[in-house]
Amino acid sequence: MTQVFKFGGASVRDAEAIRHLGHLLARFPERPLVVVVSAMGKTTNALEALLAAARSNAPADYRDRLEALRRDHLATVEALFGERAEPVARRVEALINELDRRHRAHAERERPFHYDQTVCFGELLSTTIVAAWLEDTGLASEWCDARELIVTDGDHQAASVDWAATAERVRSLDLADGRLRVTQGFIGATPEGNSTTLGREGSDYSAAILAHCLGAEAVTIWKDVPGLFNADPRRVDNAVQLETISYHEAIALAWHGATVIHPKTLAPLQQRAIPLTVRSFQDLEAPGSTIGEDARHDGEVPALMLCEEQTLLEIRPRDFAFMDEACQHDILGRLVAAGLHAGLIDAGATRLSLCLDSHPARLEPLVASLADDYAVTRRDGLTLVNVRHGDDALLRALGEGRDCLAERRNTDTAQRLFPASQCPATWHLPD
Ligand SMILES: Nc1ncnc2c1ncn2[C@@H]1O[C@H](COP(=O)(O)OP(=O)(O)O)[C@@H](O)[C@H]1O
Ligand SMILES: N[C@@H](CC(=O)OP(=O)(O)O)C(=O)O
Repeated sequence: MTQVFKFGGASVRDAEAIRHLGHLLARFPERPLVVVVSAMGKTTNALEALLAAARSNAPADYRDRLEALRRDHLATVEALFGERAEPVARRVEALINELDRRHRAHAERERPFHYDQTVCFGELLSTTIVAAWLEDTGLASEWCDARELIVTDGDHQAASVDWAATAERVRSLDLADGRLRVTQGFIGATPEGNSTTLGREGSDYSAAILAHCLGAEAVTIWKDVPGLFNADPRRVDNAVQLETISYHEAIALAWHGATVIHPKTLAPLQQRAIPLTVRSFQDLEAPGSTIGEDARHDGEVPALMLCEEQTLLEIRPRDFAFMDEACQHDILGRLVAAGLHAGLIDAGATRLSLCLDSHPARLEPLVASLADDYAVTRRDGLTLVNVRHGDDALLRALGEGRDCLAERRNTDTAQRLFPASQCPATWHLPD
């Protein structure tokens, strides 16, 4: 039965990483296998900066950034293929030239559309190089354009999948020839053929979409950590790996800020009972963490999720009216229209508090719109701490010596908002 593997930017960041990817895949001879790949390293950020240069009318900056993208990708091709580089280098050159052409063609369009026509090239470039490298190493591979598989609406930068149309396209893939398929994460296209993106870090979700439509046996997401932990192991010095957890628990962890998995990834897998394993691409012997139907180990240890660079908005009706449902509906409607997610929402009699990512391009218009009709106070530079399955003692210990600016708690999740200046660089989960 079909397997889907997903490799993120870190696992294809340079020639050495791509070579390692080839060795890894050579250990998995079973077919069918669909391999979903993100853009190399931080290419998506570089493409966002390219777009910003173009849209702020900085042609020299734009040109420098385009040439840096060309140089970096060609250097990878050169390092991988050496004397055999020419045909792949030509394809990379063609993609960079196409990126330049497309960008110019769409420069007058609204930003989200322009964004998607530009930023999709990160994944097109990485998969072109990876597919060619795998073929070169003797692994029969075929490059597939995800824009011909994943059909979405035209909500650019946050496109929604048309599941029926996508399933039909994916079903038409003939995977029986024993060739591995390499395709892009993060991107899709409208029925008219315009490129779309699924939201930043959306390649995990792409793997889940394809697995769902293929009725795959399993999905493996290869990461730079051994698995899913009860806290980010880079930020919490005593984080422990969760070997088995349920879809439901993993969805909650991802929703509350476990950035190791894109939050949308799990629902399409849960619907088809397809297990997801998070494994280390560095340590191939490590068993990883499996997310599936087995809920026996959920909540055995408390989990801590940190959301940084947060802003707290406290919104009050100017006439001291109640923060009733109509008011909340109005405010949350504006939040949705701004494309923002509130990690914490708390209503009082005459106040609604929202804790949001401090994403200036989206936050500023929202604050301006709210300030037209409400009294708004704002505080930046905050850290939201989300705890699952924590008891009173743990919550008290986590809050010690810090001002709690907002909080919420239900049966399994507690949230506390602290000034980032009072938070440590490395956290420790109290015993
Ligand atoms: N609960 C968690 N368990 C494991 N890793 C986590 C967790 N929360 C955050 N992370 C972070 O997620 C990172 C891997 O995700 P990401 O960088 O998005 O991978 P990729 O770009 O390869 O998809 C790890 O390096 C780790 O710092
Ligand atoms: N390249 C896209 C999509 C993605 O998911 O990347 P990664 O798998 O490296 O997080 C991004 O950076 O947003």
